[in-house]
Amino acid sequence: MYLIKVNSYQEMSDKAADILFDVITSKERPVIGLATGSTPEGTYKALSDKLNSSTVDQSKITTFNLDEYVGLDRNHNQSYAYYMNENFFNHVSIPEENINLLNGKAADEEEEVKSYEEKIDEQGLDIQLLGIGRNGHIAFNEPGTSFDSLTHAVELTEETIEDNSRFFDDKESVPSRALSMGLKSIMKAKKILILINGENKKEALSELLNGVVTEENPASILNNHPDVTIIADSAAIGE
Ligand SMILES: O=P(O)(O)OC[C@H]1O[C@](O)(CO)[C@@H](O)[C@@H]1O
Repeated sequence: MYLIKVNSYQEMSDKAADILFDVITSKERPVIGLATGSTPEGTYKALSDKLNSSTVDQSKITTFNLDEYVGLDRNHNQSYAYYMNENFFNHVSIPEENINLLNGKAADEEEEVKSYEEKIDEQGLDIQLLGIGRNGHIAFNEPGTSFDSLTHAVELTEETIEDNSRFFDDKESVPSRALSMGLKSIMKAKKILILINGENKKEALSELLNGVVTEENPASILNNHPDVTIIADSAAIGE
C-alpha cells in the first residue's frame, strides 16, 4: 500500500481528484467506482472542475456507486443517489445511462444485488474510491463481513447508525439496512484509492496499516490488493 500524507482537506481532495482524473484520461472507456460520506465531497468538487476544464469526452465515463440505504427513495435528501447528484453528477455531463446506483427501493433485493454484481463483472472497475468508517467499514461492509462477500444487503451496526445520524433529523430516522458492494466486489477493482482524514479516523488508519488481515476489520482486506493508494491527513496519521 502506498501512503500519501497531506496537510489539509483541500490537499487530500486535489490529490484524489488528480489520481481519478489520470485513470479517466488513460482509458478509452473508464469505469470508476465512487463513494459517499463527507470525506469525498471535496474530491467531487475538484474532479468536476478538472473534467469540465478539460477536453475529456465525459460520455465515455461509466460509474458505479458502492452502496445505498434500503427504503430511501432516490429523491430523499439523505439517499446516496441524491448525494451523488448534488455533489457530482449534476455538475458533470456523464450520461445517466452510464451511472450505476443500487436501488434501495428495489422490489426484488436479491435480483438487484445480483444484477449489480454482474454489471461490475461485465464492465470491470478501473479504480474504486473509498472512505472508511471508524470501525474499519468500507462501503457498508461492517466488521465480521466475509471477505468473499459480493454485492449484498446488510444490517448496519449501532456505531454506523450513530455516526450517520448527524445527517438525519434523529437516530430513529436512519435506515437500519443498506445494499452494498461486498468486499470481494471492491477487491475486483484494478486500483483502489482510500481517503482517510480527521482524528476520529486515526485508529481506523493505524489498524489498516498494522498489516493484520482479519474479517473483524473489513478495510484490512486492502492489504491483499496489489494497487492501493491511501491519502491521509496529519490528524489521521497522528502527527
Ligand atoms: O466520510 P464519512 O462521512 O466519515 O463516512 C465514512 C464511511 O461511512 C459511510 O458513509 C457509510 O457509513 C461510507 O460510505 C464512508 O466511506
